[in-house]
This record gives sequence, C-alpha cells and structure tokens, in this order.
Amino acid sequence: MREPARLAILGMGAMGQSCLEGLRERLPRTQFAFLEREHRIHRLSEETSAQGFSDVTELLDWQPDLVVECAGHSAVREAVPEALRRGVDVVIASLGVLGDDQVKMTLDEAAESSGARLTVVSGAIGGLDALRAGMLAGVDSVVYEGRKPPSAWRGSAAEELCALAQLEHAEVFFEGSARAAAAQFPKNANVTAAVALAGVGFDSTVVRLIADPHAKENSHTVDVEGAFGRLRIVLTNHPLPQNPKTSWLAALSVQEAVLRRVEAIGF
Ligand SMILES: NC(=O)C1=CN([C@@H]2O[C@H](COP(=O)(O)OP(=O)(O)OC[C@H]3O[C@@H](n4cnc5c(N)ncnc54)[C@H](OP(=O)(O)O)[C@@H]3O)[C@@H](O)[C@H]2O)C=CC1
Ligand SMILES: O=C([O-])CC(=O)C(=O)O
Repeated sequence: MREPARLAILGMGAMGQSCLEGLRERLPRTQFAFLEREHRIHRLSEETSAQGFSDVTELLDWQPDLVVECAGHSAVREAVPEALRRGVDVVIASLGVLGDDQVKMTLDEAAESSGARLTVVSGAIGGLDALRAGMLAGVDSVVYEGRKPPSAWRGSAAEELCALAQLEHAEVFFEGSARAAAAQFPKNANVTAAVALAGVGFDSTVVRLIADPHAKENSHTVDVEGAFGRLRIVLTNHPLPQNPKTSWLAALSVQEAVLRRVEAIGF
C-alpha cells in the first residue's frame, strides 16, 4: 500500500464532516479528499483543509485507496459504479438506494468486474446480527418503526402527508414496505434497507414512519417474530447538530466500517 494512503469522501455535509473529523484523528497519516457541489468546494476546502473535487472522474484520478459515500442516493448511482469499476473499495451510507434492483445489479456487476469490495454500513441502526441469526430458523414478521421530531422530516415527502408544523401528537404518516420507504424518504429511511437486507427483504419488511413533536432524538425500533422467539431492537440516537435528519451513530457506523476496511486493506 502506498504511503500515505488516500481516502475520498463523497459528500461533505453533516455526515461527511463528522466522518472526516473522526477519521483524521484515527488515521493521522492518511490524506483526505472529498466530492461536493462546485459552489461549495472553495469554502469547504478552506474549512476542512482537504482537497475538494466537483467531478467524480477527477476525484478518482486522484487515486483514492478507499471511497466513502456520505452524500445520498444520487451519488451512489452516479459515482460509486465508476469507483468500483476502477477497482477501488467503497463504503456506502445511502444503502436505501439498493431497494432499486437496477442500481443493485449495476453495483454488483461493477464490483465483480474489478474485484473491488462494496461495504454497506448498519448506519443509525444496530443489533441486526440477531435478526440474521433468527433468519436461519425462519422469521415470520419484521416491523420497523422510525420516530423523529418534525424538524427532521422537513424537506421530505412527509410534508405532503401530514401538517408537520402543526402537530400536537405523534403521527404515523407512512406505513408500507421498506422498498417504498427507502425510495420515498431517501434522506431518512436508509435504516429500513439495513433491516430489509438483514432479514426478510425489501418487500416483506413493514415500515412505519412517525413525526413526533415531543421527540428530541431519532429513535428506531425493530420487532421481529420467528421460530427462535421474539426480539426487539431499540435505538435512541442523538442527531448531528448540522442535520436533524441524520443520527450521530450513522456517522460513527461509517467510521467504524472504514476502520475495519482499512485494517483489511492495510493502511
Ligand atoms: N444508513 C444510515 O443510517 C444513514 C444514511 N444517511 C445517508 O447519508 C447521506 C448524507 O447525510 P448527511 O451528511 O446528513 O446529509 P447532508 O445533506 O448534510 O450532506 C450531504 C452532502 O452531499 C452533497 N451531495 C449529494 N449528492 C452529491 C453529488 N452527487 N455530488 C456532490 N455532492 C453531493 C449534498 O449537496 P446537496 O445538498 O446540494 O445535494 C450535501 O452537501 C443522506 O442523504 C443519507 O442518504 C443518513 C443518515 C443515516
Ligand atoms: O440517521 C438516522 O436516524 C436515520 C436516517 O436518516 C436514515 O436511515 O436515512
């Protein structure tokens, strides 16, 4: 492995910045670059002292050893296949996009063509090893409930489904499959993909999304029933200060996945 190693972060928003800060501390010899919109490159390069690119091909020409996606579904579609085809390992946070079979196929083919590895994080959720284990004996139902304050749903399709600003009580504004949730709430429901992939899949995982004016944090509950018995996973996550939609644990999960990958690659 070349010294110093190079790590590229797609997206320098709340999660990207949190990851950059944490990874710099833990990988002090690594060089960092990021992908962002053209109009933010100058400011973000100054603020982070990392090299900024607005073009994926130019970023990949910088020859990162690892790419970390913290940008959103469109970045997974637009940038990740090219990275994988070039043989660069990628860690993605926006795994809800895998609910689109065409995207999943493109990513699998790209990884297979070069032998690069795609890592999908558990993100703002956890404990899914128990669901995976239960699957071996058969699971009858998986129900995920995501509860966030109204501010965390602003700018999402929830705005058309309930009166976020006027809520006095918690409201379930969406009930459907993980596939529909991940597609309709791309910035809020990536966790439903993690649950779906660990368990009964995108179509059979039942999702309820809730806007709760009394909630201060982002909470995630998974109830599973199967031959093994029953299990309940509950997480109560502090949001990142820069983006109430995104839990700090999701950014920490990306860092943990990167550190594991770095250990395997050897930088
Ligand atoms: N797995 C999980 O548990 C979680 C996953 N996530 C995923 O992580 C993503 C990032 O979260 P967060 O940092 O809070 O979001 P932010 O909106 O704070 O930051 C994302 C940044 O990436 C930029 N960006 C998006 N697409 C591109 C692109 N194609 N090229 C260049 N820049 C791009 C955005 O610009 P612009 O705003 O102009 O598009 C924005 O500046 C979320 O969208 C979500 O998909 C988030 C939380 C939990
Ligand atoms: O961070 C969270 O709490 C969950 C989230 O936004 C997502 O799954 O996209």
